Amino acid sequence: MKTTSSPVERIIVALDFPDSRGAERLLKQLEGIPCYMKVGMELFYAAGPQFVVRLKEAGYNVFLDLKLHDIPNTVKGGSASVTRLGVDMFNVHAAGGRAMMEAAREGVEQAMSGRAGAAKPLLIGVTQLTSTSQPVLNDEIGIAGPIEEAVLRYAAMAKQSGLDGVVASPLEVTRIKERCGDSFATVTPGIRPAGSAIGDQSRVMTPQEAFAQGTDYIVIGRPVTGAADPRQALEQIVESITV
Ligand SMILES: O=c1ccn([C@@H]2O[C@H](COP(=O)(O)O)[C@@H](O)[C@H]2O)c(=O)[nH]1
Repeated sequence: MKTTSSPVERIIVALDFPDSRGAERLLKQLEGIPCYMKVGMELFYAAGPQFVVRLKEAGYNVFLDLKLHDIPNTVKGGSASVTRLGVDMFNVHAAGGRAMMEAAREGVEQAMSGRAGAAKPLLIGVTQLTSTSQPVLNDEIGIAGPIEEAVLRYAAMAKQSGLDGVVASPLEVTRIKERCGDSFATVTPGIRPAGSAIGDQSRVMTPQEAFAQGTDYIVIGRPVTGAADPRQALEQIVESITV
């Protein structure tokens, strides 16, 4: 992906809070840092689309991480609504299949036809969640073979369906770029600075390693939001990156 953004603009901070007050507190602590902001289901279900609008009005790039996954017609409508909100990036589950992802694309195009001059959001497919380990994939979910192969299959399907990129772990970035091309965006959670708790993530890398693999965006939540000094934690991550 040809990105002219500086490293800090390629860091997506996950605003995983139960209400807008927690998110507002973090925004204040990170004031002036031009990172991307991610709104996921926890904050969206509590604070609603207004919070997305609030972030856009404050000048942030916004990734709306709702992982749409439903029948094609419903995902088309959902994608159109999300596009009209003015987000910069949103996602659907690649496991929903080609028809569903193509419908998401149609929803974006439909909404864009009424938004002259607006930038089109990046439409991203979720491959295998970064919390999924090899044994869980094989023994619980019931998908055979190496996790990387499953991720690559989803990525190829997302590309064929007209999506702009995928969510995957940084461990799979090189192979995704080989298979889908450099302009196919990779958005990688599962980011853990050295020494920080892994928690429920399985497939992890440090911020520096993830960018060295060629990822376009890293997503980071608790190592920043749960730090005693979130601003210092984020600044240390930015300093650690030599892209
Ligand atoms: O495969 C995925 C897809 C999305 N996420 C989201 O990213 C952040 C990660 O937060 P951390 O606190 O840094 O673990 C979170 O909002 C997830 O919903 C993901 O982790 N993996």
